[in-house]
Amino acid sequence: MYVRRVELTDFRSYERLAVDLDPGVSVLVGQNGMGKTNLIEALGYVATLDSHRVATDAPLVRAGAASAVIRCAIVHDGRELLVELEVVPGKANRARLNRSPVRRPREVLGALRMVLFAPEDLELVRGDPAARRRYLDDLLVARQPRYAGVRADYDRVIKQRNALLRTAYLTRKVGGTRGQDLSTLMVWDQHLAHHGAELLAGRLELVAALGPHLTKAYDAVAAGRAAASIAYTSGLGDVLAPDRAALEQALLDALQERRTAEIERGVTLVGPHRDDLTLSLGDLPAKGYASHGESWSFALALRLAAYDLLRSDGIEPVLVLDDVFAELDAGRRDRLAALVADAGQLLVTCAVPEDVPPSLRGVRFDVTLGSVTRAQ
Ligand SMILES: Nc1ncnc2c1ncn2[C@@H]1O[C@H](COP(=O)(O)OP(=O)(O)OP(=O)(O)O)[C@@H](O)[C@H]1O
Repeated sequence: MYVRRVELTDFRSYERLAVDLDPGVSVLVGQNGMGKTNLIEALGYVATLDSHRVATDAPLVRAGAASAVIRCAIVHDGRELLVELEVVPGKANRARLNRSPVRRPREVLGALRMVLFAPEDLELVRGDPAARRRYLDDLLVARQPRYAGVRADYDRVIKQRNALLRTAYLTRKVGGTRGQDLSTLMVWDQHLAHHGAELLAGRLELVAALGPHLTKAYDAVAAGRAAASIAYTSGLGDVLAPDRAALEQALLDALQERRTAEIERGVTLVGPHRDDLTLSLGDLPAKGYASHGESWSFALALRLAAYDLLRSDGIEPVLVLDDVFAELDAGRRDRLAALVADAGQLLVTCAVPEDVPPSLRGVRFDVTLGSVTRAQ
């Protein structure tokens, strides 16, 4: 799979942009703030319908414009697919596939499989569980796009259930009865357990498949003394076989158990939206113990493991390394270059071209404010 062409209208700093890309290595070179990451972010948005930098869509639209459009031609197995997304802040995105509108934007997921490593990924190691859950769910969707629907159904249930709990909490506060609210809550328990078990089973399978790739990737990048490993941490405790029926029952039992606490706090306290991925180096958790360099290598290894796993599934995703090489010492640069040299399409961004190892100096693009030009 590779991106053959990207066109942007009013996306971030680009008023209008059209860039043709080739398979193999492309290096986007530009000084700080010139728009390298903006271009990468647009591709990431096509792959995940989300930005890796911001939680809302407004910053994606060029200042002063009403909406942004990303058009992306992707070649997969010799066939070309055209994905078009219109990002309208505060409204649902509009999406077209091969020029025909699709009912839901998430129908374009899977058209572009991409693994992006960016400086923000340090959050995977040092940040809150939400970053790690997103990492897992994005990979789940990249492997099996139907999980986008599972995730959306689950999120909807949590929203509705939290609204009900909040009402029960407020009613209780003013001394009212809670019987009415609780009967509806039980219906939402069933929905939560149903969709939650499906999501949980998917994540558990994913973590089991990903583990060996992660250990291998960390070892290759860091040549570390300690082995890197991952484990899924669930509020359900150790019920961690990806058996949907058993997980559904475990979720129902856990909801029953925390009923009082949930009403007291007015929020759903159990389910995959509260889970985490525990990252370890040897016997120690990476969070709080790993050095800056180790954390950086761990985050990179998580992305490389995702890339490796997708490839072992028979999917050759586009690999993007945004501003990575400047952070690495010479040994790590060369090891990373050797690991990714055979990527089907690799996009590398840098401010200083000498930071990129010679084996990765493919086609060069110069990025200056508002334009991207192929170097002659
Ligand atoms: N919505 C927007 N409208 C207009 N300009 C924007 C918008 N969002 C970001 N920019 C501009 O885009 C530029 C940042 O681009 P980008 O993050 O791609 O830089 P970069 O080339 O990756 O730089 P660095 O090497 O520092 O990471 C900034 O100048 C910023 O002001």
